[in-house]
Amino acid sequence: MTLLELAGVSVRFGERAVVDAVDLEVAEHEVVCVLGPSGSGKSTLLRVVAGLQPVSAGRVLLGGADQARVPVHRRGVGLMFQDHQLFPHRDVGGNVAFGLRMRGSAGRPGRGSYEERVAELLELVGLPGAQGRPVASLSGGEQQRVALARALAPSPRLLMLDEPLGQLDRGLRERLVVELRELFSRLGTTVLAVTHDQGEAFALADRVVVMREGRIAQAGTPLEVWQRPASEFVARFLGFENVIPAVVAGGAAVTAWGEVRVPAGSPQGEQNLLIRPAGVVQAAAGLRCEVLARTFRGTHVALRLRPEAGPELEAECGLAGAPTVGDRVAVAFSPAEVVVLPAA
Ligand SMILES: Nc1ncnc2c1ncn2[C@@H]1O[C@H](COP(=O)(O)OP(=O)(O)OP(=O)(O)O)[C@@H](O)[C@H]1O
Repeated sequence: MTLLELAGVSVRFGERAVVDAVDLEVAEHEVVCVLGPSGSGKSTLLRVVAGLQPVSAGRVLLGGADQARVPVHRRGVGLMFQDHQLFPHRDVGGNVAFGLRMRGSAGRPGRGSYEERVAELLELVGLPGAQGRPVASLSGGEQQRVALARALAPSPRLLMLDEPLGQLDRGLRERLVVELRELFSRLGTTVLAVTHDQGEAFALADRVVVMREGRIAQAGTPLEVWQRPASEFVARFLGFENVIPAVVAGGAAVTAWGEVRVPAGSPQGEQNLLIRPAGVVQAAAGLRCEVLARTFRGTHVALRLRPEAGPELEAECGLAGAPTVGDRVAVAFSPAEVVVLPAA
């Protein structure tokens, strides 16, 4: 069932549409991550759903009900921002209990059940027994967990996260993202998150929505978006650099890198071609390249190649037999890793 529906939502500041006719649905229990470069309108979209930002056009529906006249505190949505905004003068328990009080007057529990619920929430986020700790004594990751417990406290029907792990170092982010995913699936939480970090979005989301200048550039499962970026913009945003103009005819494309076989059914004519790095493979014969750089990535080696013709190429290969900087190699392209991107 659809929990959240945005229909033709626009937000204009002066002449400029920062959110431009966005349609988006989030199903109950679904985790959706909005992804996009800085300034693409992600936070504004969240603020619209929360009721913190009026729309210039369009409708926001929660559980089928138009939210136009529903104030922030009656929408039943939880918000967690990147600078987690904990109250420094309250202890951990006080911060989480604040989230409970935010539930509004209806069904307000007595003091005893507050304490029980706070304990339960801290257990949930992996900080059991931390009620009495001063906020200032917590690490960044711990503060993030407290902010999450506070946001979850009123059992919001929709939890919204704005760059939830933005401030933390990479290792901690990767761990927390796995924990969040497990927690949300266990609780059945419906989540709308925004991030500019594609790794985070792909790890967390059932569905990702890529934004560009206030519009949705692509929406789909992480796998769909990864395998079939809908445009050069999305491909480059995902970090793919082997994008080149091409003329596609039948099962092959003519490019500056030579002729490249493309998957059956690819669009024909003048297009852009994406070749994922895994599809640039060493071969006995093919495009001759010099190895410019070689980076060890744990599971594989990333190579930057200068071909005899065309722009530089990114390639990936196994650890065994990886060439070194200055080596000359020949590469061929595997069609399974080639995507014809619709020309802009
Ligand atoms: N109240 C405002 N008045 C005028 N312009 C605004 C206002 N709020 C946001 N903007 C502009 O709208 C654009 C989108 O902002 P928004 O914060 O939604 O982007 P974002 O994708 O979340 O970016 P970031 O990843 O940097 O947070 C930006 O160019 C911003 O400067």
